[in-house]
Amino acid sequence: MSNTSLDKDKIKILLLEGVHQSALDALHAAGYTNIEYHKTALAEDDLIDKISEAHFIGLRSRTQLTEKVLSHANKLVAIGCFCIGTNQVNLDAASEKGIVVFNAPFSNTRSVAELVIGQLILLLRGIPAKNAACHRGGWMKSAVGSFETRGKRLGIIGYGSIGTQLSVLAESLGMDVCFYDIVTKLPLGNAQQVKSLKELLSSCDIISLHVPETASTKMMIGAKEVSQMKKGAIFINASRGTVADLDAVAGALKAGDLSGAAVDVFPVEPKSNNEEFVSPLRGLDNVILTPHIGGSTMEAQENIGVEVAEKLIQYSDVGTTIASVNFPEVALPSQADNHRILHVHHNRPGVLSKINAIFSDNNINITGQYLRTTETLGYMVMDVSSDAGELALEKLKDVEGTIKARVLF
Ligand SMILES: NC(=O)C1=CN([C@@H]2O[C@H](COP(=O)(O)OP(=O)(O)OC[C@H]3O[C@@H](n4cnc5c(N)ncnc54)[C@H](O)[C@@H]3O)[C@@H](O)[C@H]2O)C=CC1
Ligand SMILES: O=C(O)CCC(=O)C(=O)O
Repeated sequence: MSNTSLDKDKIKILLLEGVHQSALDALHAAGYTNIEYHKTALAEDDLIDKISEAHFIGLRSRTQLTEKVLSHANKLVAIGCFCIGTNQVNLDAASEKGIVVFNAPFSNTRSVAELVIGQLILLLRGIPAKNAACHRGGWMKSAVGSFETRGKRLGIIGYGSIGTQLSVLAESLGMDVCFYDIVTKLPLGNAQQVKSLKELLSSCDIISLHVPETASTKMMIGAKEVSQMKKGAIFINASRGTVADLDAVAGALKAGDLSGAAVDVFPVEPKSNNEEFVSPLRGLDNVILTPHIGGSTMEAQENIGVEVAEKLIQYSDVGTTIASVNFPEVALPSQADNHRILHVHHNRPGVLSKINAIFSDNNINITGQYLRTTETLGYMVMDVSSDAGELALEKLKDVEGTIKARVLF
């Protein structure tokens, strides 16, 4: 697909990690039938082998598209992350190869927020430990250390889509909500933004993390931050495993400094359901451990399947990059009897004039043109009325700064 787009049945789509059937249905309905489907992530060697033949790939959080893996993706034009997080994809390497990346930024937001509400209620009542005791034949009937949510202070770290949903749900339970975010945010309801992470950690009964994995969030909860939490606080992390030091959390739980925790994401997660899960939190009765299922509800997965598949279809059919994670957003309406050319380039001055000169020098009539740029990348969709696409393409590829140029139809 580096030159002229293929017939739909030749476009190879690799779907990994059991993305929902709704994605397959949407792709089939749009005429894409050449789909290889895997229920799990692939080992790196296998992934490299498969990605070298794929034009599109769909994945969730387990598949690591590193620079090395992407260096083999010579036919790939788009990546669909069937989830919110895109940290598993090296976005710079993808952009450098002219590969557009999409995700589903809101489809599982509610699922994560609901799980956290459930976890904080169970932890405030000491249910995980009482449940574990019952399973062993014990009977811990006591109100000691058991609390209602009403009036408790919830601290949300990262007040984005999930953090704000959680804030609204928690207030409806009568909780007092505060949040810490690097950006000044409009507080919903009666929530309050605090000035420092320390202020949040030292004042809250429950602390819940909802930040993305970035350089600034890596290990943002280390031993020092755990020691700043209130005695008896509850710690929840359903964001990313790289954000918190679980040895420090385990130490504080064992010492009785934290009263409970719920953790859904881990620095190293098993690649499949057959691999052993290893964590310093294993065996602690006051900890709810879940296998990265914060966003795993039937509703969320079905919606994600449709949303991301549609984005891939729109890109494949007409070159639309609306809501892409790494590309300038372009949507040019299709016109009958026209040919469409896509040009991805480094954002340098003069590229557009060089492209236009190619068309005027060759007497090719441009009937539609839309260029948008990000700081580093330019993406242009252009319609021409004559059948001179192939001729123009050869010259377009020589324009300095070109990353990818192809005739779409
Ligand atoms: N456990 C699971 O299954 C799921 C986990 N997630 C994780 O949750 C994360 C958050 O999701 P959304 O709320 O949709 O993202 P979002 O992008 O809407 O919100 C993230 C918020 O974190 C803030 N932030 C970034 N760096 C920060 C820092 N250093 N300190 C404080 N705040 C910071 C941002 O300003 C933003 O307000 C995702 O990136 C993903 O990693 C998302 C869905 C499912
Ligand atoms: O569904 C998954 O595999 C991961 C969900 C998640 O963490 C996300 O949406 O960012």
